[in-house]
Amino acid sequence: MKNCEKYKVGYFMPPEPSMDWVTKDHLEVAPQWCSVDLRDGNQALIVPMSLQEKIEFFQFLVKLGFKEIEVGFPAASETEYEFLRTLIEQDMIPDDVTVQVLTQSREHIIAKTFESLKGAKRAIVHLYNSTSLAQREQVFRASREEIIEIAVSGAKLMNEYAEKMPETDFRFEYSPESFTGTEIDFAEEICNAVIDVWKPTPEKKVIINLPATVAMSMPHVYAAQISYMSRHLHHRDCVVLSLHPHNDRGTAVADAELGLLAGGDRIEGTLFGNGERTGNVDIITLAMNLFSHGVDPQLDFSNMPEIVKTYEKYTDMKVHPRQPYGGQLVFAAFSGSHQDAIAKGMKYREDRHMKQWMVPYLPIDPHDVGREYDADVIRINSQSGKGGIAYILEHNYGFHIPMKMREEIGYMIKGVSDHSHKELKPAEVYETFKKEYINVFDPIDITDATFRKNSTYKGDDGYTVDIHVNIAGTEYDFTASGNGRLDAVSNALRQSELYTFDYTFVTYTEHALEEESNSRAAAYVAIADSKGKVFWGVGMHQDIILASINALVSAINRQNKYSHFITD
Ligand SMILES: CC(=O)SCCNC(=O)CCNC(=O)[C@H](O)C(C)(C)COP(=O)(O)OP(=O)(O)OC[C@H]1O[C@@H](n2cnc3c(N)ncnc32)[C@H](O)[C@@H]1OP(=O)(O)O
Ligand SMILES: CC(C)C(=O)C(=O)O
Repeated sequence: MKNCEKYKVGYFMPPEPSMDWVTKDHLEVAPQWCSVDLRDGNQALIVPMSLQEKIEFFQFLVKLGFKEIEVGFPAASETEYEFLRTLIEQDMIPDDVTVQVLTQSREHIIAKTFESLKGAKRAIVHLYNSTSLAQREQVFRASREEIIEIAVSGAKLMNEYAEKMPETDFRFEYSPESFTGTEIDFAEEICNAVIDVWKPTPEKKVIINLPATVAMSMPHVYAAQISYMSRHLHHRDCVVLSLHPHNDRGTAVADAELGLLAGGDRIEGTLFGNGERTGNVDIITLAMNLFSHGVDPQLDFSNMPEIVKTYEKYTDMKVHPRQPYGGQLVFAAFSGSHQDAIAKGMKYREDRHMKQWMVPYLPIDPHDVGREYDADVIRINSQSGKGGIAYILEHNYGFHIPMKMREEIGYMIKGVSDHSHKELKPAEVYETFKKEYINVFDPIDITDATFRKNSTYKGDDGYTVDIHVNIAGTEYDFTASGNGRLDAVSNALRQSELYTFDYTFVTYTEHALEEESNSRAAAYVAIADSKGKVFWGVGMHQDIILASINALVSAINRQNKYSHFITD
């Protein structure tokens, strides 16, 4: 690409970076979560939420289990201010939830921020100022000392304002905004200067939030920066180390996960990663990643379809179909080999009553996030295979398709999808299967069959049958014997002098269908012509005997469909 030379790395690797955290293979506990949907997320919307929408979204976040929620930048607008006042005055903040507000380090903004919190039982006041080399040089045109002075003066003002409001339990947070573009020694110096002003204790910790305001590096670099800060902050036991990744490089989740391994305690993020530019870190993905490792995320994402619906309604954003855990297609398997493995994996698990989840291609059980196997997992198009199609017919309609029949059905169904260039829903799969195989009564239709047990015919299991049959519009009555019921029917049909039936039995199976079904039995018959070509038929009837006759007749009619030995 042209212009590559225009760019160079703009971040700062800590000196002698510690990478000892890479030896940890997973996170063992959930971090403290802080939703910044109503601040960082909202400030990135084309049309920010109205007061009423903010209230409803706040209640939604509470329902999901968030205990810390950044509700806005109260000094920014009337709506933000009024929103916070409404939450406080109408006592809408549950006792176990703390609201957080953001402020610049400017006195009138800090004053307005504290004013907006009057009457709150608890609150986190979040102070930020930019610290990166680029911001210092280009935006603030200030020296390191001057930038530290912005932070420290704001921190001092916060102490003063908080002292005047003893009825509120304040906690303080500081973000060296644009941390990822800040020299690590300077980040250390400015954070420690703020910590020294606030003088935290183990009982009253401060939050030091290290944002990847703009993600600039690979995730291990961010994690090395977090590790460095974690080891160099004053009073580390009195500090909650918070991470606030953005997704500019598509690595916000990786940044957060490695950052937590490297010493982070807390995550600020949003649902589905809504936020400026490419967004913030997606808390749903982070939480569900923990869940998939057997760690309780302490947030409730068990009704994902509802969460998607609510999120889309309030943000006017769309959840991408491939968005981890929440996207419409993230559990869908269209391709044959995936479907086959999933269907076998599900059966393996069911047969063994397995407690632990370990199904190929499905990192978690879709049921755990409110998704359905039938509608969401195995979906049929031209890439599908016999395993998936058999799964649909079994799980939705109760057919245990014989192994040897599956391939033929698979090609037939996917052919329909291929030619129509569309996905086939389970009902369409069933209709296609039914039309081709089940109770095919043209041109042969046996309308009556009465059996007599014929103990003299080739041993005790012989039968004689009287059948009334319609063949290509003409009615016949035939009687014949056989060593089984199907054999007797077959021999009866062969009494027709007009037509030559060229087939032998290959296989027969039957099973009861589900209780709620009107047709209680399904039977599968395969016959082969003298060239060895196999034809399957499926019979359904409340009477298992008649189901088997229907299967035989369907197989013969299908043979005729392809070789035309019966003509009108
Ligand atoms: C990465 C982030 O998301 S940080 C959060 C960003 N979010 C927002 O900005 C949304 C809400 N913000 C606003 O509504 C407005 O910016 C307000 C109300 C806070 C302030 O409004 P205004 O004063 O009119 O405008 P503005 O933000 O452009 O002010 C810029 C001035 O503040 C200074 N400034 C910017 N950030 C800070 C800070 N954190 N601390 C101290 N001063 C700051 C700038 O250097 C600039 O100074 P100058 O006037 O001397 O040049
Ligand atoms: C205010 C800070 C934390 C922020 O939103 C960012 O840096 O992205």
